[in-house]
Amino acid sequence: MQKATLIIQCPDQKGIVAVVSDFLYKHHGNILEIDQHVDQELGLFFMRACWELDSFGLDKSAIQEVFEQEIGLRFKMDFQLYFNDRKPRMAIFVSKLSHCLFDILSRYYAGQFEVEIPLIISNHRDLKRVVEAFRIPFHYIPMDKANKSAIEDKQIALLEENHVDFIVLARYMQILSGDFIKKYPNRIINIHHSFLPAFVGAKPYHAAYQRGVKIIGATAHYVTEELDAGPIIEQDVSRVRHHNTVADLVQMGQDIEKVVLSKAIKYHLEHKVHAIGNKTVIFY
Ligand SMILES: Nc1nc2c(c(=O)[nH]1)N[C@@H](CN(C=O)c1ccc(C(=O)N[C@@H](CCC(=O)O)C(=O)O)cc1)CN2
Repeated sequence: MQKATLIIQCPDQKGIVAVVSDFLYKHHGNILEIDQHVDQELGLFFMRACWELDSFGLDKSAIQEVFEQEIGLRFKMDFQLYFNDRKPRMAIFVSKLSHCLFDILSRYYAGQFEVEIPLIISNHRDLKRVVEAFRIPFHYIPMDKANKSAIEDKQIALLEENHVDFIVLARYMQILSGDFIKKYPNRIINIHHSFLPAFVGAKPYHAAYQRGVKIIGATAHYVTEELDAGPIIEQDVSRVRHHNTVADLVQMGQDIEKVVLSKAIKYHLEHKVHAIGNKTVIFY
């Protein structure tokens, strides 16, 4: 079934839900999903609407302009339209750890993600065979801190050549520059192995063990220049017992990371995540 998804952000006022649903009804659209949220502090309105295209009265190519003229301009809307006949293109960055990569690839192989994976980039060779077993191009680009911008230029060139829409850092252990991130704003998803904002940075499980925590967790967030400080998309936790070792925490944590990251990817793929400043609205 051909579907369209409309994402709206605009100043809040009465009547928006009515005019949008009337627009879809007037043009014979059958609404499949619709959700909205008002951020009262910011006075902002958010909506996600998904409808069947098959019997819709407007041609796909005309919807943007007609909606803009009939509603968008009047309500000062920022809006985006997406159609499910084009799968988003996701690049994955990895280093040495394989658990998140395996989880993503197994879900991809099982058809859980409506996505294309044109390439996987790594600063280590360790996961080359895993990636190539899934018949996905693997690009080994070792990090050279003295030439970080040149390395990132190579990565960006590959991403642009492959028309990548968004990037997943699946335990990629290199800090991205602000210039890199500016090219993919709120389109780089990282899995951090702690329940942020606790234990940012490297080795959070070791820090958690030393702190004697009773809960550990994982956080999927959009990447910003400040490390592990971007808009949170999904989190989960697990209880820690007094007899758990660091190795136990790492194993328990990795199981949480996989589920949290896969949920974040799915929400992003379905256009359910809306970043507002450093927070998110998620239309589950
Ligand atoms: N600009 C950003 N880049 C990255 C983020 C981010 O939030 N903003 N998240 C990290 C992932 N990460 C924790 O989740 C993380 C990765 C790497 C490091 C780190 O200290 N790396 C060292 C090198 C380590 C190595 O070579 O093994 C470094 O870059 O100097 C901390 C946290 C991904 N990137």
